Amino acid sequence: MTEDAKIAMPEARESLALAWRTLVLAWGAAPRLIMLIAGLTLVAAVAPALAVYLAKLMIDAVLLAIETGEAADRDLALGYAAGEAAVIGGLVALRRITGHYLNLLRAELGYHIGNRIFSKTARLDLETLERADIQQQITLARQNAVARPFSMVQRVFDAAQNGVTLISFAALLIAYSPWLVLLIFAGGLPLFLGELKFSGAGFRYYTGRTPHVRRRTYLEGLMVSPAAAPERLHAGASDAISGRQQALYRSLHAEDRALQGRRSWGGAALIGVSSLIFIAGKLYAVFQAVAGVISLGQMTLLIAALKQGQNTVTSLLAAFSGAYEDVLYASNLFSLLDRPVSTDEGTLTQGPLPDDGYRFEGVSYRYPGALRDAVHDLSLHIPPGQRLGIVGANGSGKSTLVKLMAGFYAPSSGQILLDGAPLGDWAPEALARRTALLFQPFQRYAFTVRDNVAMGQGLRPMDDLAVNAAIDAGLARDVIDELPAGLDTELSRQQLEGVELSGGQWQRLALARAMLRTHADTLILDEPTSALDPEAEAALIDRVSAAGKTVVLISHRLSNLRAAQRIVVLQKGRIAETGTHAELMEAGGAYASLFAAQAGFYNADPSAS
Ligand SMILES: Nc1ncnc2c1ncn2[C@@H]1O[C@H](COP(=O)(O)OP(=O)(O)OP(=O)(O)O)[C@@H](O)[C@H]1O
Repeated sequence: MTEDAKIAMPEARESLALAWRTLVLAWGAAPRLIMLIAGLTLVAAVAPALAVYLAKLMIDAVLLAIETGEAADRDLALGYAAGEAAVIGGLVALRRITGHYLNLLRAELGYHIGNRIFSKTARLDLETLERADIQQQITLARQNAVARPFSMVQRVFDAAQNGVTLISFAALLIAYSPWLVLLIFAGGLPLFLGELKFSGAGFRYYTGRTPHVRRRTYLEGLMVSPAAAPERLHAGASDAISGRQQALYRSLHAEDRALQGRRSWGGAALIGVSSLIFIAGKLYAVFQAVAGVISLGQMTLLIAALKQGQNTVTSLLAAFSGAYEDVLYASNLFSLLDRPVSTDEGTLTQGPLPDDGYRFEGVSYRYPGALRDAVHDLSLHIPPGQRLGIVGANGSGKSTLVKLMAGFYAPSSGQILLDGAPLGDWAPEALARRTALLFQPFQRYAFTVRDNVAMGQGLRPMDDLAVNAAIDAGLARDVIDELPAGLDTELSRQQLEGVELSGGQWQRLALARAMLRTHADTLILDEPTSALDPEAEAALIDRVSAAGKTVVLISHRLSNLRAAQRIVVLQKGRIAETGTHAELMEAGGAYASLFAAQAGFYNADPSAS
């Protein structure tokens, strides 16, 4: 059902298309900067040939001045010398200035692409976002958002600059000796072919090791993350974890070294071949000068043009051959940016049967790539105002059921209706407006207390009255009263000045967040008391009972379900039993034995153990 987001090396034509798209993207980010850099690049491209030509003119003028002893000839030679020096000096300055604008472009591009990535991920549905391959795609896109596209753009500029330089050298040489032009290419080719060969190996290595690099990053995270520290320290696992990390590092490093070694030795040998070709050309130029066929100035021109021309060919070709990682990145980036987002959203803001509530009709749902349904053939009616309790073992599908109900996933088969209309026909905002949700696990935002609560309404500006009411409803008043700046206290140790809360205090804030949604007629609470103390737990259940709303409450603690008018017992994604507490006890099934086990725990005679 889902198309895999793995990274594959694009074909040559596709690579060009990707390079072009990256350029278009860069153009969108900073058109004026690009134009400026293009202009500077063009000037820099013709400067080397101009300098070589001025050097030739200068040498010939020096020889002439020596021969004639005329002041005018001497001045001409001086003029050419000054001209050449000015061109070379100008070129150095130009490179500096271009470097400055390239840095600006780099920053602009990173910002622009980062925004594109986030505006895309913001529109991805939960099912897509939860996929491991999509997560990998997003991570790769984010990690390299600054470096890779910029590198690709820079390569294009480099290639254009080298191309123009090469043409200008070829134009200089062709008048003297067309086959020297061929030597330029012949001299650059061995290095290029070598690059190409090693780039292929580099690419295979790069893609092959991605999972190992991810694993290494994960292990490094375990070594530094405060969340992972207590278990790691207590279990004395630091050495074992860093041992695994180092073993991975060593094996990656060994491969790296081997590849680099082959690249360097191979490169050195190929440079030898290029040098031989250059020497042949140089000997030819000297031979021609000694024979009086060309002037000393022309000889200098030929040698300089040959050398610089060869270097230019190598750089030009290297700009293409070294682009594999950039192309790989671009392919990943564009496949993320091109990922379709669902546009066939519903428009309903109310259903045809306003008093019907939620109906599950033969609903099954299977997570992408899973081997079995997380919920299977579920049929259930939750009329408005009913308080429904859901129990079941770990992995029985409770959280999946409520996520389906909130419209996060579309059923794989069957349908869920709200007030007589399928959830898919509802406008997403209208559907979301109907529910207040406490998620499991809930988030701990490194925001102020006010924003932690306001997240319940999408961080919209809220007056303190509403925030305080939600805090009271979420049983978080005691938490806030102890904080140094009340609602404005920055929370979480993730921030330098942030105040850290306990697990239960965070859960109370999460409850307050849900309670801010006073417009919601349905409260969905997934393990709302998992971190609460018994007093808060009892208070919450009383509040929920008195809320006068539809309530769906998931809890492993069956005592919490005393508020429920009806209880559903899930087993392996199916409804095993349903009824009131009394009915289920009477039936003597799974619920009754679970209840007996929990009650037995409290009733047990302490002297017996
Ligand atoms: N995001 C996900 N991607 C793939 N599979 C998932 C995902 N979330 C849950 N599952 C699988 O779906 C099944 C039901 O999970 P669910 O979270 O609904 O169980 P639960 O009853 O809420 O469990 P618990 O009591 O542990 O919270 C499990 O087998 C789980 O492995």
